[in-house]
Amino acid sequence: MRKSRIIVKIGSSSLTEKAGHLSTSKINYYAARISQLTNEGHQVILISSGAVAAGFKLLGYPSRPVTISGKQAAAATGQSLLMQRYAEAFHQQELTCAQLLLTKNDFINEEQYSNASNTINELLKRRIIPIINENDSTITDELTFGDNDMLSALVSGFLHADRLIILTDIDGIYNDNPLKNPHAKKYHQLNEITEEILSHAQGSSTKIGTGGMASKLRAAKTALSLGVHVFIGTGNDDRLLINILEGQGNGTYLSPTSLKVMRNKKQWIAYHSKSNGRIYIDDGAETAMLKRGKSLLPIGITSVEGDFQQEDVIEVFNQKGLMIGKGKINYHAKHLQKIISESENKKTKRIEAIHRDQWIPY
Ligand SMILES: Nc1ncnc2c1ncn2[C@@H]1O[C@H](COP(=O)(O)OP(=O)(O)O)[C@@H](O)[C@H]1O
Ligand SMILES: N[C@@H](CCC(=O)OP(=O)(O)O)C(=O)O
Repeated sequence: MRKSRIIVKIGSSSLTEKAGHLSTSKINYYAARISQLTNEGHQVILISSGAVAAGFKLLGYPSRPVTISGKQAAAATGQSLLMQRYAEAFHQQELTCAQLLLTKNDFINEEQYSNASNTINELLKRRIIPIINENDSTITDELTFGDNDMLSALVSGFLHADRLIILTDIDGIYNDNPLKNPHAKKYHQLNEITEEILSHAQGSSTKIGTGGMASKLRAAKTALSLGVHVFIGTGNDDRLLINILEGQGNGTYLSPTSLKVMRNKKQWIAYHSKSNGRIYIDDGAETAMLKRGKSLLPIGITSVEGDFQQEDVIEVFNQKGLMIGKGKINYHAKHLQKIISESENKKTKRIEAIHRDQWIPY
């Protein structure tokens, strides 16, 4: 079997007992499955939920808390316990694991984003299993991933993973929630996630999971757009992950239409950066950028909006008012205005406002 880089995401529903408490035997089970892949030479990164599940009982809550402060306190208590369980489980397999707690802010800041990917690559080089969770205890409502599905897709993108395996309590994607509709049909293989499929995916049916199939499908769509193969499903036998890699998994396989890898710098612009301004371009510049892969020259810019700085990411609009992409601008707003007003002159004609390597069409 070809050696590959695999992201395994395990949801709370797969790590807990019926009452919602963390299950040590399930942690041991998954650690052993991951070790099998590592021993075969694959690189595995684990995205694990379960902090709230591990912590709420210790805080005296009878069941999983629903308030933000309750969940954040439970996660603060549970995360260290969760890691302790994983460390013991991997130790039994003669492996070491490491913890990374990420937030959306780590993705928005380009340097932190790049550091996260460098750290994980270094761990993998040393045969350590990186275990990632969202840093639940400090995040705000606007900046939370909420569940780990999208986080796992974004990590699979910046690590250029071959495959993302999302393990959950259901054996795949259905055309309706099978827990509510017994006639729902399962998709075994999908090459695209259409609006229709998305409209049939609902939230979680349990009080343990967050987001349900709807959030898994949004995450899968992102991973597919980054050229990553995705599997969503379940299982409890000894060959769980090996079966999934061999195409025998109990779930739905999703294949990307293109395996083209997007460089991390471009991924950052496309998926994480915040825009600080807008520019409008004429039809000629639009054709040059979208059809001929050219950089943007100031002569094609018709107007500038916002007080952006050099190297900020800005949105690019066409004459119809449609956003056609995002890119890093080479000049601050006032300087760019000046260059545009002089763009008929020979010196400024060739200056690039956005380089094609710093540009992402939408
Ligand atoms: N169309 C669908 N196909 C499959 N499952 C669905 C669908 N719509 C909603 N679900 C629900 O999504 C749940 C899995 O998501 P979730 O509870 O968030 O799990 P996890 O904790 O693993 O992230 C399933 O138990 C199922 O009830
Ligand atoms: N970060 C949270 C995960 C939230 C959650 O329940 O996510 P999931 O089970 O993946 O839908 C935790 O560790 O409890």
